[in-house]
Amino acid sequence: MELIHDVMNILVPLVVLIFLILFYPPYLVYKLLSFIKRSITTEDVRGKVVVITGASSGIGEHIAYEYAKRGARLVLAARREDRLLAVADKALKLGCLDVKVIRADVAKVEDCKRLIEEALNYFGRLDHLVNNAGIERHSLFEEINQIADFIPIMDINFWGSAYCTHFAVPHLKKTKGKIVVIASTASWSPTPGLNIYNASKAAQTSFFETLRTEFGGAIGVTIVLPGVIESEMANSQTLAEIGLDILPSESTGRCAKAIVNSACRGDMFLTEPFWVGVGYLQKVLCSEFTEWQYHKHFVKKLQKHHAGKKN
Ligand SMILES: NC(=O)c1ccc[n+]([C@@H]2O[C@H](COP(=O)([O-])OP(=O)(O)OC[C@H]3O[C@@H](n4cnc5c(N)ncnc54)[C@H](O)[C@@H]3O)[C@@H](O)[C@H]2O)c1
Repeated sequence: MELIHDVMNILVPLVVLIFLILFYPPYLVYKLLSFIKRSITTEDVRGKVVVITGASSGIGEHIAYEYAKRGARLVLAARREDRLLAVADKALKLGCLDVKVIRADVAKVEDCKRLIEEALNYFGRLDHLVNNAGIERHSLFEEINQIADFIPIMDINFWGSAYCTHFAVPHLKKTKGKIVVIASTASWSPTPGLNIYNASKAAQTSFFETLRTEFGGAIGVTIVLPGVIESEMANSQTLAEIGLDILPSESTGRCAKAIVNSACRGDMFLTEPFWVGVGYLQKVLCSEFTEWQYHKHFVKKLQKHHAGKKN
């Protein structure tokens, strides 16, 4: 039984590879034509209402500026109201038609409900929901002292986006709107130390893929899987601590521009070629090699970092 399983594990990817070589070129042509069509018919978001969670810094803040430049009306949500007001100010200068700031903690169902209600009361419609709010903590699982410290990761990253989406869906259906989800390549990269964060992003990705299937086009869903983006979450110190400073990174501004372009085009996914390669190695070609490399590069570094913190 085990032997059959092992043989199948080698045979199935081989058959898939042969299938890809034969049939992927025509599929790529179809993808290219559909990309050109979507680029020509890209959505004009002027005057449209966009709710962005986690808009007080990083990727969310720059997504707000990108929608502002296109003349959208914005609802900016996060916990730090003073920071949101500064973002709102800059957004207005960049061309945003109107902006509402709402203080909300997406880990709380009642805050997510109030966020969507207040956006609707103020603007009367909803066109895009950008689920961006997120947090990250890193520690090897064995070295987590207080598991409670890690619970908010799932509450904010996964449940926060599910709650906001739940309250927004009836209104997005009316406008044939869009949901944009800032997930992560973490959902397919088993980077040591990011255990619960990776799981929260995998949950988010799987959840929104399923919703897209359920909606069948009634609401567009763009799932964004960024690699390493320079922000408060991924500043140089944090990246060095977990060993991610060796990887290619991108600025929040360029990342946000690509995200809004992608959302307006109605893409299903947006990610980076480097990470697609890493994901393909991990999930399809040779998980043994990638997991060995991840272990070799990251685990000792994290153990050293953890020991340093204790001393
Ligand atoms: N920076 C990266 O390398 C990277 C890579 C892949 C995915 N992401 C994802 O991008 C998103 C944005 O992260 P970022 O890099 O801009 O980091 P960031 O820390 O600058 O931004 C996170 C935002 O979420 C907000 N937030 C956190 N907890 C919240 C809560 N409970 N309620 C409401 N708002 C809350 C913060 O206030 C902030 O505005 C996150 O979901 C993150 O997982 C980041």
